[in-house]
Amino acid sequence: MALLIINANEVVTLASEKKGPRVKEEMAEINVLQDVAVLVAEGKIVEIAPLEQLKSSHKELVESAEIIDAKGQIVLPGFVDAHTHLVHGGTRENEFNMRLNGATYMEIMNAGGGIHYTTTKTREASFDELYDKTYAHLNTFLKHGITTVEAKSGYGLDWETEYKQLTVAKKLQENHAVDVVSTFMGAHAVPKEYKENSDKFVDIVIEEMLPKVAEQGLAEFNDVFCEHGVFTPEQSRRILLAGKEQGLTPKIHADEIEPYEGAELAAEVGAISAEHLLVASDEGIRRMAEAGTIAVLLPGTAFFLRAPFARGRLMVDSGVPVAISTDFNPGSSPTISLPFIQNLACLNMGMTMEEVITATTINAAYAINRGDEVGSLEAGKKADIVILNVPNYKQMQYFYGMNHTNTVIKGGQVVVKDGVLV
Ligand SMILES: N=CN[C@@H](CCC(=O)O)C(=O)O
Ligand SMILES: [Zn+2]
Repeated sequence: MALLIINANEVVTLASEKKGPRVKEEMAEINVLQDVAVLVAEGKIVEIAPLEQLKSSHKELVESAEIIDAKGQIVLPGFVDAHTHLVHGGTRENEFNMRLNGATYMEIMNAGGGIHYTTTKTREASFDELYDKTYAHLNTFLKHGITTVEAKSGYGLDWETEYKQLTVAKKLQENHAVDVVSTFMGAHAVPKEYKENSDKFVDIVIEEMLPKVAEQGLAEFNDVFCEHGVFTPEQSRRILLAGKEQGLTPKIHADEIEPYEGAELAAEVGAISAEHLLVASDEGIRRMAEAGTIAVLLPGTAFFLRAPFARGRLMVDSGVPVAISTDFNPGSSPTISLPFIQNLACLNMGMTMEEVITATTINAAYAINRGDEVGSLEAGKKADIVILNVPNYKQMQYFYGMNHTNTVIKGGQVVVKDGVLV
C-alpha cells in the first residue's frame, strides 16, 4: 500500500550527501523543504518532490496511494531514542522524594537503593509482567513520535535476569511497531553479593555473560557504568574490550557524576558512543572528536538529578557528533517525553533548534548503527515518519513541554493518527 503525504507546511528531511553522523555546522543543516509531497511504498520512502512532479514520475503509485493531508503541519523523520533502560521492574518515586529532601543519587545507590532496588524488582518480575509493562511504555514512545528505541539490560546483574530482560526486548522487537535495539549492560552496578570483590563480578561478566550474549545474538552493543564507586576505568576497559572480541560494539556511561576519564576511554577503545558526559574533561572531548565517538547527551538526567548539564555547545563546536536521548529509566530520568528532552537541550546545553533535531534523528540513529536505515527522509530509507501539529519546526521548541505528535508512520504503516494509536 502506498501513502502520499501532501500539503505539509514543511518537510524536514535531514537529507545530506554526507554518510555518517553530522558534526559542527552540518548539525544545523536540517534541509527544510516546502511545497513538496512525500511518497511512500512497500515500507520505504520512494521520493520527496513537488506533487505535480510525483504525479508524472510515479503516476500509478500516486493514483493508488492513501492520502495523508498534513495541512498546517510539519513532517520529520521518526525520532530515535539512542539511550534507554527500557525493560525494568518497579518505580522509584520514594527515592525521588528522598532526593528532594537532600539525599544524593549515589548515596541512595550505595545504601542499597537506586539501581539495586530496580534490580530486585526486575528479578522478582515475571517475563510476562516485564513484557506487558514495556509494551505499554513502547506505546507511549510511539505517541511521542519515537520510532526506534535502544534498550539496555543491566537490572539483572545475574545471568537469569539479564537474559530475561534481553529476551523481553527481543520479543518486543518482533511484536511491537517500535524498533528495539538491544545493548547488554551486565556491568551496570556491582551486585551486593560482590560488593567486596568487584573484580570477581567483572570476571563473571566477561567469562560467563558476554559469550552467551554474543552466541545467542541477544545484543549488538556492550555498555558499562564507568563511575567512582561503580566500575573503574580499568575494569570498564576490560569489559569493553572483551565484548569487542565477541563482536559487541562498545558503548560507555562516562563522566556522569565525577570526572573519571570515561570520554578518553571511549575514544581509546573505539566506542561507537559515550553517554552522559556531564563532567567530561576538555581532553576527553578533544579525543572523542578525533576518534569520531558520538556523544549521547541526556539532559533529562541532569534536570532530574539537579546536576550540571553536559557541555553540548562545546562538544558540537569541537567536532564531536552529538545525539540526544531520554535515558528513560526508573531512577534518574523517568520520562519518555523526547519533546521535553529536546527543550532541555536547547535551553540548558546551548544547542540550537536545528542541532537538536539532528541530535534526535540522524545522529541518534548513527549512535545505534542505524544511520543508513532511519534518521532522515531520503529515497530508499525506511518510511519512519512523524507529522507534528505545528506550522514550522521552530514551534516544536517554542511551545515547550508539549507533545505535538499528530501522526506516526512506521515502516510505511500509519500507527498513530490524531495522536491516538491506530
Ligand atoms: N547511570 C547509570 N544508569 C542509569 C540510571 C539507572 C538507574 O538509576 O536506575 C542512567 O543512565 O542514568
Ligand atoms: Zn543509562
